[in-house]
Amino acid sequence: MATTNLSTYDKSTIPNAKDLRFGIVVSEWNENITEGLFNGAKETLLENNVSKDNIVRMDVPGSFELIFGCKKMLQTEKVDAVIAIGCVIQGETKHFDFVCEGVTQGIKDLNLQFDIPTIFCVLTDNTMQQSIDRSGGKLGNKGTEAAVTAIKMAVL
Ligand SMILES: Nc1c(NC[C@H](O)[C@H](O)[C@H](O)CO)[nH]c(=O)[nH]c1=O
Ligand SMILES: CC(=O)[C@@H](O)COP(=O)(O)O
Repeated sequence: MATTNLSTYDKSTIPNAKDLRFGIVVSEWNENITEGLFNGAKETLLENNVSKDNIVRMDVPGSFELIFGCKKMLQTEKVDAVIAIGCVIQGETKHFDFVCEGVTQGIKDLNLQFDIPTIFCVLTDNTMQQSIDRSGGKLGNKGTEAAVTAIKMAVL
């Protein structure tokens, strides 16, 4: 069972993000979770000197729509990286498997098609509690981790 907070990081190891611009695409499904992930990502970008005006947000209905939303963000906004935020929670059927696989492959494809990185910040959890724990709870915030990753990839 995971017990450690995975979202602590050493600011001295993060490149200067002052002049960078980020797109964040947020799924509305499980919005109690995705808003927590968004807040973690936004706060981390701001903590690393990203201007508030250089954070562009777009909302989509569900995680599967993150693929199209991120493509539109990449095509229409001048950004240095995109963060895709979603939360998929297992239900009664195999739909969970297809949504998770589809989003994973779709975002992977965007990283092949565009020269701007798209960061995978999609929780794929068995329970709501697991999602709560990873979006600002006892196991940290995957949004924080995604923002750190976005800065590092934007300067690659
Ligand atoms: N069950 C969850 C979904 N399902 C909806 C899909 O993402 C998609 O919007 C639908 O299939 C229409 O294309 N989405 C999540 O983000 N999280 C879930 O738990
Ligand atoms: C993970 C989902 O897409 C969710 O809507 C599945 O629910 P269910 O398998 O119970 O239909």
